[in-house]
Amino acid sequence: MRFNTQLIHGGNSEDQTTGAVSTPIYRSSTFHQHQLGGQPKWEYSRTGNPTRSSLEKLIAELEHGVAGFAFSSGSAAIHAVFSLYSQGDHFVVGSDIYGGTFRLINKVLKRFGLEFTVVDMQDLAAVESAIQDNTVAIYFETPTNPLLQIADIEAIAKIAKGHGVKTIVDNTFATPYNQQPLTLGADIVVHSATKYLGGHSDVVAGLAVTTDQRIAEQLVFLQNSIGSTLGPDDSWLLQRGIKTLGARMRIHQENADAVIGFLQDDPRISKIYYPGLNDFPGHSVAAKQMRNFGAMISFELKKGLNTKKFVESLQLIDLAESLGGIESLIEVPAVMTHGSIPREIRLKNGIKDELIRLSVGIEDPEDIIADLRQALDKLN
Ligand SMILES: Cc1ncc(COP(=O)(O)O)c(C=O)c1O
Ligand SMILES: N[C@@H](CCSC[C@H](N)C(=O)O)C(=O)O
Repeated sequence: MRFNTQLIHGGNSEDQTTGAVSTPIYRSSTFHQHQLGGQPKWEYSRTGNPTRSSLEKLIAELEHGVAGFAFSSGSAAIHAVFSLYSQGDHFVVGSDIYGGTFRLINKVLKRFGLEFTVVDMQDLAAVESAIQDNTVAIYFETPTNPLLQIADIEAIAKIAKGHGVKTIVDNTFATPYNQQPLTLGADIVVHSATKYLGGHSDVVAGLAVTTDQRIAEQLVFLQNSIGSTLGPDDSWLLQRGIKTLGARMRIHQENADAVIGFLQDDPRISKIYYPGLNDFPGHSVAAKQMRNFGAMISFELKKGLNTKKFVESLQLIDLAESLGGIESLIEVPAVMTHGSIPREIRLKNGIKDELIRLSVGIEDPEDIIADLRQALDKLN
């Protein structure tokens, strides 16, 4: 099956009992067991639920892994993956990451004895030299949130393999439509499925997929033991959202291309962060490893223009955290999504106070652009 067909027909898309073409929502916490001490396929919904299982099978297929796991949020998925490791284990981690992942690493995982070295993932020599005797994995996003930096997945996975360490990629911004890290050598992929996979800003969910059978077995155990699993209703909603991922991504892309054209031509925009731009540092790597460049754009206004007034003047585009939904969303990372990163670290990593991040939705592009233009006009 090709990718877009798989989106629709993957997982257990047809119910074997009734023939229902949409996976039923098995809203049951427990399942009848026919004999004492047998090995029932379904026993308790934290351990396994048929609706969740359909979604997990689907994401494993889409990302080309051996098994998929659904969690109650992207952060829960990331936490479960780090729970594969133990006190004293060391990670090389990308310098530009989602603020909540920074918080998880610094305020939670470090307390449990995991160790981290932060590295600019665009610098392959720096990645390799950060690997220590106790390094177990390299963790990064590409494109990154919010600077859209690009890491060369294949090259990093090769370095990692050479040192016997695992590669873990947060594929939230790209989605498997644009990029499939496991086919480039990564061992584990994580997603905030809250974003493009769900696609409608109506579900909070996380996914993890691995190519490694041993890690898969450990994740089965950890998912059940930690218990941050995705419920059947949200599993259904997410699988429903995934069915239209290809269609949505095509429109997101068309709109992003139009918005980029507008931003490039407007003298009030001083800098654009977008991997599709020829002069963007990660452009050639992105062109090599991604189908297309996606619909996340960050930018800065010309010095002296008021960022707060601009984002508050928008009428169609929502000032809101999150991304990847059908509606365009805008935010200021320093204040919103990356507010949990101390200012000096944030600035060192390149996230200026005035950086604006736009998630281009699938509205008519003329309306998105008209809204941006009228808000910019209010600044003069
Ligand atoms: C790149 C990235 N990874 C992980 C997360 C965490 O996902 P969630 O909000 O679903 O917990 C987010 C956003 O929250 C994100 O942007
Ligand atoms: N206030 C939340 C931040 C949610 S950010 C959601 C998403 N990852 C994004 O980048 O927009 C928190 O503190 O966790």
